Amino acid sequence: VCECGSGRLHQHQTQHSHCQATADWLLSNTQVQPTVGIVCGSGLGGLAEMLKDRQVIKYSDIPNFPQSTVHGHAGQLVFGTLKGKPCVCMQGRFHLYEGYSIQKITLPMRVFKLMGVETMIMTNAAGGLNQDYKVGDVMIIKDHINMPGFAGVSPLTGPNDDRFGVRFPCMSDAYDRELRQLAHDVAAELSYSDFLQEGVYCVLGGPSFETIAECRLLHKLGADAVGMSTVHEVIVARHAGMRCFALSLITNRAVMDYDSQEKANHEEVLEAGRQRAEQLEKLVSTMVARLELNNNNN
Ligand SMILES: O=P(O)(O)O[C@H]1O[C@H](CO)[C@@H](O)[C@H]1O
Ligand SMILES: Nc1nc2[nH]cnc2c(=O)[nH]1
Repeated sequence: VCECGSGRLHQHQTQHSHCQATADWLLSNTQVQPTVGIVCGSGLGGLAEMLKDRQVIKYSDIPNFPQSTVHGHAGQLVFGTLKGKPCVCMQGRFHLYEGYSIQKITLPMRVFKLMGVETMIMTNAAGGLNQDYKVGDVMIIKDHINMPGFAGVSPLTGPNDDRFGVRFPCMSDAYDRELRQLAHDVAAELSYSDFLQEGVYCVLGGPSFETIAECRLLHKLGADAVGMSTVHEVIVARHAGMRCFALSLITNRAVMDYDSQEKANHEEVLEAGRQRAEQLEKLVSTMVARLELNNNNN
């Protein structure tokens, strides 16, 4: 129950004192002080298995943390080092459609910030709207369309806490240019360029997949991929001054044609993740190995 005195559970639960309490609890329960945070998308939790000297903490044991409810999201934090860099990995993220408030699903970003994380790397599974994209392509997110934001649904709604960031944060530089260039360079070295794309990710509330008319609309609006996550995390992470880099694995092609027999489904999403997991993990871990810490991008 919230300390605001209303006797209810609500957004104040993500205020500074709660985030600080969770960060302090985590720091006292792990040997790792992470500077890099990673969020694993649907079926992409294997990234967390790459960490060395792993220490796993279940979400159910963490004060103030929500629980994972989606198949393909294990529901635990994994601490350890990746290529020598201290990391925390969310093996399981939270989505609006799970019924949590938008503030609650983004609480881990603020907790990570308070633990000392400077760089966030998010991954997700997404439907390809761009007609040049194939299943298995990996899209560097260069920008987003926050569809729930158009309707006033933002994780920053409510009183602004200046300790985290400013009232009106800029989003034109949300996806770090240097990290995107690094991804291109690493992908070229690994001979991954033929399945690497760069584009715009659009977030919707879900959990239903899009209708054909919706896919056509989103494509016309300039979106290359569509999903139900990541953007809210990026908004809160950028508000708090963390550098962000995000990748979408194109797990299915959005259905744009009334003659098509294709139907989006979560099993196909998880299967596409299995097919490309190893390369995606290699791409991210090689990038992390080359990360310059010291964030000058606040
Ligand atoms: O964005 P992630 O967590 O990868 O999950 C994606 O996959 C699920 C649909 O299959 C949705 O939750 C969508 O957002
Ligand atoms: N909204 C949405 N999310 C996805 N996640 C994986 N594929 C899709 C998709 O086609 N649409």
